[in-house]
Amino acid sequence: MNRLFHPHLLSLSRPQVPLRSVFESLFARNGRSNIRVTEIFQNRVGLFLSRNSLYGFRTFCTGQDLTTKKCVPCDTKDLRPMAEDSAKHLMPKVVGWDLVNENGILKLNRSLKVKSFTKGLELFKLVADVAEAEGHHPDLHLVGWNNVQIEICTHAVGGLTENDFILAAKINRLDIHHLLRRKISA
Ligand SMILES: C[C@H](O)[C@H](O)[C@H]1CNC2=NC(N)=NC(=O)C2=N1
Repeated sequence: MNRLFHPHLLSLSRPQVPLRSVFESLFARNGRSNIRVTEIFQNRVGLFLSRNSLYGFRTFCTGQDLTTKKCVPCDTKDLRPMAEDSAKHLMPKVVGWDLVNENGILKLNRSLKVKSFTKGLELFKLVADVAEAEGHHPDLHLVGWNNVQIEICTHAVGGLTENDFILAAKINRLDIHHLLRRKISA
């Protein structure tokens, strides 16, 4: 089995053989081909194995967990806005965020109700620290004293790139429960 999982076979960045055929032949033989190839992301293949997969483990590999990734500079050559379908495929990785289309520009949006105006500013600071570390920044709104709205898109390309999902995933990791009026929906 190790032979089949030799790293070079699974090198998502330089597949030596079509990954789909490797996995399907691997699982199909057992009549339980339960792989759904989700989408090609920049030469990476997103694969899901359902919970009851052959080996009792659940693997989700679409390139990488977003919180382990780093935003790229937005003036990177060839950075393009992603299509709505690609954005929709990534939405499960940023729970609590909404995909919105504002005059043709796709954005990620999250609304939070904070305990007070000053707690809203504390939240801004926590988000700002993540943004500065990533070199990628959200639009922050604090309206009606306790309504925080966080909007993310890549301004340089007028749409969504993987940077925006990385930033949203890292914002989701912040411990902000003490600032909110009610529990964040899971
Ligand atoms: C070079 C550097 O990546 C740019 O100045 C960054 C700064 N932060 C940014 N943040 C967002 N959301 N979009 C951008 O295009 C952007 N550009």
